[in-house]
Amino acid sequence: MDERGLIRSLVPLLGSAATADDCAAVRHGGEWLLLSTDMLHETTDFPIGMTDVEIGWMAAAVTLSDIAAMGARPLTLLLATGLDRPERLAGITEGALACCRAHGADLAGGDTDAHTELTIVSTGLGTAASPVRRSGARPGDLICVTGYLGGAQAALSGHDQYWRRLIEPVPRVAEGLALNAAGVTAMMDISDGLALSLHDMLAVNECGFAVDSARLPRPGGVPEDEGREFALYGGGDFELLFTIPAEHFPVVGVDATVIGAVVAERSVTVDGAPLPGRGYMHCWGSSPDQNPDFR
Ligand SMILES: Nc1ncnc2c1ncn2[C@@H]1O[C@H](COP(=O)(O)OP(=O)(O)OP(=O)(O)O)[C@@H](O)[C@H]1O
Ligand SMILES: Cc1ncc(C[n+]2csc(CCOP(=O)(O)O)c2C)c(N)n1
Ligand SMILES: [Mg+2]
Ligand SMILES: [Mg+2]
Ligand SMILES: [Mg+2]
Repeated sequence: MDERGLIRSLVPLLGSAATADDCAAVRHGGEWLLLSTDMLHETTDFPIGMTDVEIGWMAAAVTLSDIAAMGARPLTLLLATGLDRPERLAGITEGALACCRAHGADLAGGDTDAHTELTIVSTGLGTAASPVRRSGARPGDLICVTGYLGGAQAALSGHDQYWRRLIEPVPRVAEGLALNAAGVTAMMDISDGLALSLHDMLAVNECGFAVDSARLPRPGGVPEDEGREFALYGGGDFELLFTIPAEHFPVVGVDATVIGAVVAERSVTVDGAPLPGRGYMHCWGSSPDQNPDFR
């Protein structure tokens, strides 16, 4: 059983809206509140060698990234920390606060307890007059990504020049706001890799996604085939994936690349062939082969 299948099994209980987007969207007065929560663990999310300050930054960044993905402005964050050692809390909080401040948010509270494996849950709140959903893509729209893809996976695969890219993800908050204002039709952040993200988009749209691999912005200095794999299937980049009518692209102030087109046929393809929904995913199984998280 993998994470996506398990989340899908909640739909009969919660309804499809609960799992359709990067954040929960709640109408409040004349605007929308956007809420996201993310759990990170030492063994699966914090590569060996990260400092506590970097761990705190990453925990805040992954949640601010989900708020950015809705085209929303982050307001505040709560940080709940299960600590294997109490002396780690100061550094973690310092890193999370730096990330919040860099993106216009407060760190307003949290929770602290003891746990065998360092575990951090960050919960964020943002606002938007009109949030951007993962649904809303229309045939003919361009498919675009901000920045470049595959850098975090390149670092995990030994390309040390990408280490900072892996451990210090930058939530694309300003870009998300600008893209919302520019009229993007659908958006999400790419936390688990482009291929999985496109399949997440497919699940909530009535159309399909055709990607041209030659157009993928890849990590420089990595052999071409490897870079293509990292860009398609590597997680941890936290760039934005969005669809936009051609007449609205490019968007001033947003570094983004066109990687393909929204098509009528409900499938995800790369260079005309089906793109597998493979990427960074938590699984449950009894052997290391079945389960990448197995230790
Ligand atoms: N246990 C759960 N109960 C209710 N909704 C859930 C649960 N787990 C996930 N979801 C919802 O399912 C959707 C997809 O979750 P997912 O974790 O894949 O998104 P994400 O936070 O954007 O990705 P990432 O975890 O890589 O940051 C979100 O809307 C999330 O709120
Ligand atoms: C060992 C290792 N592999 C990958 C990454 C990059 N990374 C950080 S958070 C995340 C996905 C979102 O997390 P989740 O789906 O658990 O909420 C990914 C892919 C990392 N930091 N360490
Ligand atoms: Mg997300
Ligand atoms: Mg998330
Ligand atoms: Mg998640």
